[in-house]
Amino acid sequence: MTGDPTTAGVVAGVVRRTAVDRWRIVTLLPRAGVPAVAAAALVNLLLAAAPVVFVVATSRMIGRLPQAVRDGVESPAFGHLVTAFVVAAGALSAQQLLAQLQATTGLLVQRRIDGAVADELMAAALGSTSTTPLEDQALLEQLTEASREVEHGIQSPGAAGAGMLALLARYGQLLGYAVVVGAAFAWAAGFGLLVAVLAFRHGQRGGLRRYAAIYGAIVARVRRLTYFRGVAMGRPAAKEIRVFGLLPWLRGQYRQAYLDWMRPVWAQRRRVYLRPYFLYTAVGLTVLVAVLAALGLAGGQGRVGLTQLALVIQAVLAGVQLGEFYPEADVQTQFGMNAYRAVGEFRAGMRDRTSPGDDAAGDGPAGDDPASAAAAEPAPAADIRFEAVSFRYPHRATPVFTDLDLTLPAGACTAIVGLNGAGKTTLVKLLSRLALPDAGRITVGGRPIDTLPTARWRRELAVIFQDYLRYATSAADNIALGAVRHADDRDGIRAAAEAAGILATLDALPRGLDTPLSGQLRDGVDLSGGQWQRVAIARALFAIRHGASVLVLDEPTASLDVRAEARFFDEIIAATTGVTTILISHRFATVRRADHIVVLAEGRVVEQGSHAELLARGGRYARLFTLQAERFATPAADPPTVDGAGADPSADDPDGGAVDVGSTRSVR
Ligand SMILES: Nc1ncnc2c1ncn2[C@@H]1O[C@H](COP(=O)(O)OP(=O)(O)OP(=O)(O)O)[C@@H](O)[C@H]1O
Repeated sequence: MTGDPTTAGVVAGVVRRTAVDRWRIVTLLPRAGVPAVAAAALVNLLLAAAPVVFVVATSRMIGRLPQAVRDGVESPAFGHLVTAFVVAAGALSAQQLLAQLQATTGLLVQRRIDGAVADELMAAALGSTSTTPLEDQALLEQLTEASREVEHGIQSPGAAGAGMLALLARYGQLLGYAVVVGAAFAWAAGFGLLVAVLAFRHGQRGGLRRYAAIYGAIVARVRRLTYFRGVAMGRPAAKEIRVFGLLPWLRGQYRQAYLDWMRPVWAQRRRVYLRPYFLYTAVGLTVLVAVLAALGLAGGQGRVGLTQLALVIQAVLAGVQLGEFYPEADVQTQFGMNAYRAVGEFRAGMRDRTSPGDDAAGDGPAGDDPASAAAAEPAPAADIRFEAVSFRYPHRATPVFTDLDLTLPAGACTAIVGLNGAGKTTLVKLLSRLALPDAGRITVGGRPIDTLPTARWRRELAVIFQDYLRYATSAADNIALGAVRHADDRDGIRAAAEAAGILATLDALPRGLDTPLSGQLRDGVDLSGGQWQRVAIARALFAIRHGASVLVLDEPTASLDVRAEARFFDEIIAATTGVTTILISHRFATVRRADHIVVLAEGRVVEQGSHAELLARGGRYARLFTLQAERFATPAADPPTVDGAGADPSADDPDGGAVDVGSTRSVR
């Protein structure tokens, strides 16, 4: 059982917490470079001294004034008065100049720190080989918190660093005033001033600290808010919002998200800000009144002269103003520090969730040096095997795969078929090491892929996911990103575009292949869904041209027109002879021409074989095929037969004759 903490214990706790927080920011400063930090620190120290010098000089002016007036302009007293005036004016001007320098050097420090932290964050986010850690909610929240502040640079770790240096000016001034009061009047009074101002400050800063703690606890709600704002104002949803009349709904959702976010803060505002503020203000005021009363008493008894009186009153009044909120430092140090803490937690979280075999650098145990890479070279066109592979997504109760055994024959085209959610895309993630098996292994030519350097293995893969990226850059870049190290292979880019059937379209754009593919960019144009799909396919073909030996296409014909779908095999797959190809599709006109077809269900392979074999078996594949074929068949058409003749899923295809039903012909 713990008793009430003693006052000393509470103070020690507060001091410790503050010191830890401040230290964390101090450790960030070297990232801005020693000269920049030293310059900023010097500017802030001078800024601390200038107002104190001003107070001392003006007090001397006041003290010398009566005698200077008495002795006249030629007197030494008048000379002292002028000297004090010049010093005061100099200090005032220096203060103005230093304030500008403080902002400039602070910005330099801030930008450099934020740049370094952004690098750190990006390295952590992209550092894991698999993407599964990023599917963890808690980790995503930390990433949101950290990246938001680093991106916007207002309450960023860099701003915290600059704010910390700015505190040198503020607390330097306070110390200066306390010393002035101590030296000119009484050390107890100087100490009293220090304590009173620090009590005010603690009230202010403590409130902000508590506010930040509440804010941190509800950061997930900010994501929801940002999401609705993005949907309402972004381009992708603009069509649906208008067509479905979603504006009132969106406004309601946004308002609700805003209230959900702010209500806990409002509810705590009084407790967080007001009460402690009054308490510390009362303490501060008591001490101040005591100091001023003692000064008045001493003045009344003639124990202090005019200069001293002016000095102490000015120092106390200027010192008291330092008990305020510091706009150049407080929010920055508090929230910037929280953002940096989130960066640290995110990095640690990524480390924890990265399994030992998950070589973060992407180069695996063997590294990326030519010798070890050569030793690790997978046999070209080797069979790929999934051996008793089990996998479950984090926070999902049921596994996607349990003891999955599957062979993807070398140099052949294997189609993967299954209902929605059967695990087709997950299979590709496992193959690409974006997700790591919980049990079992995946081998290429008998060698487990996790013993190969990941980056090396991925160079063997040309994968176009269902949700492939549409890069807002030139058409040529969109293709070249399949093998970025060969981005200058202009002929290769054109050949890939040609094979994907998109070259003529791209050549016809205002700047040909150099046209930016985005309606949001100057001189840019957007493409249709099917044209984008062909560009993505061209990207995969470009990767194949530059050495990838495994082609993976997830729903490559989903956006293609009937004619293009029918020609898909002849035009695209034919261009990849000898490449191990994995084709995921719900469209049987595409699937049935594959050399080998695998049906996934309940986390395993339930059927496999050629189109004709599977139809002959009359199982799940045959039922799915028939179901789709019936939708295309005219009433007069025959139902599909065992040998595949009869109803054809692409029977209404103007080029339907190009599809040889039931054929397991080689496309190469
Ligand atoms: N990131 C994820 N986190 C948690 N569960 C996921 C994630 N991605 C997929 N799943 C789940 O894993 C299962 C397999 O999904 P997957 O996307 O591999 O299916 P699919 O066969 O490709 O489906 P579709 O035909 O609809 O594209 C589904 O139950 C899905 O809900």
